[in-house]
Amino acid sequence: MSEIIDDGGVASAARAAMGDAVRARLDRNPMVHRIDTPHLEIYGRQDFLSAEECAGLRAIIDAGAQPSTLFSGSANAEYRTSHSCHLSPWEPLVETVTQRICAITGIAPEKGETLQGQRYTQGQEYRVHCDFFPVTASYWPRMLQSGGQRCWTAMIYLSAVEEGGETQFPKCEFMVPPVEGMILIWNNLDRDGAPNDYSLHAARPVARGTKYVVTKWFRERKWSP
Ligand SMILES: O=C(O)CCC(=O)C(=O)O
Ligand SMILES: [Fe+2]
Repeated sequence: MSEIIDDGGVASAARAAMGDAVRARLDRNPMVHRIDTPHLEIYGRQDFLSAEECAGLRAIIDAGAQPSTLFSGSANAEYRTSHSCHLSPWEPLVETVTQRICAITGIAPEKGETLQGQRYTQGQEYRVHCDFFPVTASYWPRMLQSGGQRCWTAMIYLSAVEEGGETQFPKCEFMVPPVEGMILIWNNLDRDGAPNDYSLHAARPVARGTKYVVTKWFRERKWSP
């Protein structure tokens, strides 16, 4: 019998407390900078990974890349045109990077989904979407059982891109150009723990070059796929 209330679309004291803890930790890290935007909690830290670590992850992604799929099920050719790769948590480099992401955010490792790699070649993009789960989505009941709402996203750029490939937050009217080794961390929820529409974002099409990222999504509870 499940004790979990189906509350992923509204304010929640537990999700708000998780936000408070992560914000407090990031705010006191002198290497981390908050991006100055009023409606979204988003932070960056340069040189989170070394050039060697980025190259190592790019090679792993190249070896395992498959056409990206969407949560809605289909491999939608229009919407998310990149290639993705679920990175083995047993790979030593993946394990190290995962531990470091958990350390900088202070989020319990058990809440983190497996690190996912993505590669965008020229013309590829990921159109505007939310990382939190809409509770009206057909997959929400499954997500509720597998750890609940997606709260924080941590994404690391593994390459610079000659042109394009920015991560755009259209409702906040800014975008972040890829910088190799930089981590971007944002809260997909508001201060009350409800989904925040200002967190909507897109990966702008790559105009020249190849973009590589790894993304880690954190759930509100233990992730149990
Ligand atoms: O590649 C990017 O800049 C964004 C990726 C993204 O939105 C995601 O993986 O959820
Ligand atoms: Fe996303």
